[in-house]
Amino acid sequence: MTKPLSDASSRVGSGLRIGVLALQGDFREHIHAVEAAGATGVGIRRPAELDDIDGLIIPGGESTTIDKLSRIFELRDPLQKRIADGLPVYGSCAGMILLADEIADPATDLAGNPQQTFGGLDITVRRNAFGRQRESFETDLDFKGLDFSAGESGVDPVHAVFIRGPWVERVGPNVQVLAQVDPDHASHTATLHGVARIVAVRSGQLLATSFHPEVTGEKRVHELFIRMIRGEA
Ligand SMILES: NC(=O)CC[C@H](N)C(=O)O
Repeated sequence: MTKPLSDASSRVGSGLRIGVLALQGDFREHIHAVEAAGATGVGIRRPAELDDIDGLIIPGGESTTIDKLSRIFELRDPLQKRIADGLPVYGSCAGMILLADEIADPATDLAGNPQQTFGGLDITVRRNAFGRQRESFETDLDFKGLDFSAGESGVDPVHAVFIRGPWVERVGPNVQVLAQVDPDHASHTATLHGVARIVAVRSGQLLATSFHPEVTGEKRVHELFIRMIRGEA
């Protein structure tokens, strides 16, 4: 007899320690989401805490602030080294921006220096691309790579919440597009001008979404990340 899906998915993370960068932003929600998938969620604030984790999540928040704090907490260099060494990392929203190799419209500090990212993902992102806070929106997305969650009618769409999220304007040759906002179906079409926009990507062990699965109770994006860590996706 096959086990119900919910049983299988609730254990998928068991035995794994997943760090969540806990400098600013909605890291608590991500810790909750990884624990819901059966993994241990660990807030990361010190360089040494990066040593014994199986994967890392960079949460939503404010990418300029997380960048600044990562320097103050001396996390930036060890984090970049771990990413380069192949640590699986999932970035949502500000986390996507921080994983991107390039920002189309970086913020600048008072001295005119553009904000920096950790990098690793061969993409160009545009910040706040869908508009301001009051233009935050929700939509359903077809999301590739979630076949493990298929029921009789296939894979259910992912209900995605966008809060001043970025979109991806360029993907490198090794980057797989997992989801796009479709101008024909999105409830929010004003900023799309008829063009589908990329909002979820994967490259090797790096995963990024423009939206926030951790705030809707959507577990499958975290489960996909856990399967990537396990080498099962
Ligand atoms: N919800 C979010 O993470 C917003 C990201 C934010 N606009 C930034 O540029 O960092």
